Amino acid sequence: MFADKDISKFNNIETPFYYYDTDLLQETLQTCAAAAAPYKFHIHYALKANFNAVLLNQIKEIGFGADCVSAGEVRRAVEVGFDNKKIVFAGVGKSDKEINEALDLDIFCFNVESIQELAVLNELAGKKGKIAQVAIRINPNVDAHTHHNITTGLDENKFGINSWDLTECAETLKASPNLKFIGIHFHIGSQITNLDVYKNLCVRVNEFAAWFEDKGFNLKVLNVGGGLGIDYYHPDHQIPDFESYFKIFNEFLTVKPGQEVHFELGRALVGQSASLITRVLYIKNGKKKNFVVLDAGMTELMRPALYQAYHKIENLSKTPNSEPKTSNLVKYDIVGPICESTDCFGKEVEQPESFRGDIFAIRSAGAYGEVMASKYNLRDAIKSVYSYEI
Ligand SMILES: Cc1ncc(COP(=O)(O)O)c(C=O)c1O
Ligand SMILES: N[C@@H](CCCC[NH3+])C(=O)O
Repeated sequence: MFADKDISKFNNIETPFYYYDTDLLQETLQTCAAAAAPYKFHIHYALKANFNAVLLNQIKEIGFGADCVSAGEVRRAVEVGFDNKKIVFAGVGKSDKEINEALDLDIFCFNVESIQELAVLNELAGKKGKIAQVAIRINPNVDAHTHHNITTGLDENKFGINSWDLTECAETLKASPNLKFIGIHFHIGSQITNLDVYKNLCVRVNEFAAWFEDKGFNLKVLNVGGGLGIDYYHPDHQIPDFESYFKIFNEFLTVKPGQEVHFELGRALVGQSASLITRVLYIKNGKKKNFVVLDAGMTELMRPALYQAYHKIENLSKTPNSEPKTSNLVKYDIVGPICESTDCFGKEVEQPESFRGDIFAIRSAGAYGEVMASKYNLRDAIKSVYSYEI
């Protein structure tokens, strides 16, 4: 992404900022769409990964739908121009106000996460004289083999309806005149890199689908969620292996005629297309440690502090296109300015000797980066810069 480009273009821009490579995003979207097309799979982009309107516009144009987790995200999707009939609303804690707003917008489907939510949705839809389409999010108890904080499909997780509650769930559905049950929904976790996990998911989806069909329900939608991971260690490899991913579902999922398979991808679509660009404020050489203090911190990119997540860090002022001040390699703790000891992007990271004013890129920051920024320490809001602007 950067190796072949002149990074002097960043020199006159006030840091920190998110730099979005919209060409790379376009290539990623096209690759994904082409890989899904032979199977007629439907993709809904998970806005939670990044709700930046510029990116959303590109995603809408490619023809994907929107997977939203709040009324704010539903509103954003509508504002950007996603077809309401391609918007799904998930989430374990939808408020009445949010449900009402989504009902008014006649979205495609509510992914419902509890029996009580079914009852509330039935009541609220009834008050409006509407029939709400619903898919049931089932917790399949499948281990996603990812970081425990971003695993969502195990019995101990709060998400979805557990298998032992499905009989009651089916009875509730039959007794809910204002709901139209259209399918089943799963999402077992995020940043999944072991694709075999999805084979296990398919086995469970087939079992649950058969269970509902046995009870006389007709399933139009099998929604298998998202979770496909990206390679944080090699951000230059850039585009995830969508072909292998979709192939697994084609092979292992039982799809009946007339049924649609839906995916909710977030990170895999946008993750590699942004870097957090930041400048070195200070170098502190201690007895035990050397610190690079950047002008971006956990308030701009929270993932390392929250999950000890790895992001590749590059001193762009030392790339082949720039004048090297020195070629010495030094181990640094690369930290931000926030008053928290966890405000650290990487420990003992080997970098060329760095100086005040050097520009750093923290790579693979397009997903769960800008959207998870916080106001802590009353920092200025982070800005976005797009590749087509500079
Ligand atoms: C219900 C649901 N769908 C889709 C996603 C998108 O996940 P990812 O960004 O890992 O593809 C998430 C987040 O993990 C989610 O909770
Ligand atoms: N925020 C997480 C992913 C959570 C996905 C939402 N269910 C991350 O940064 O990796």
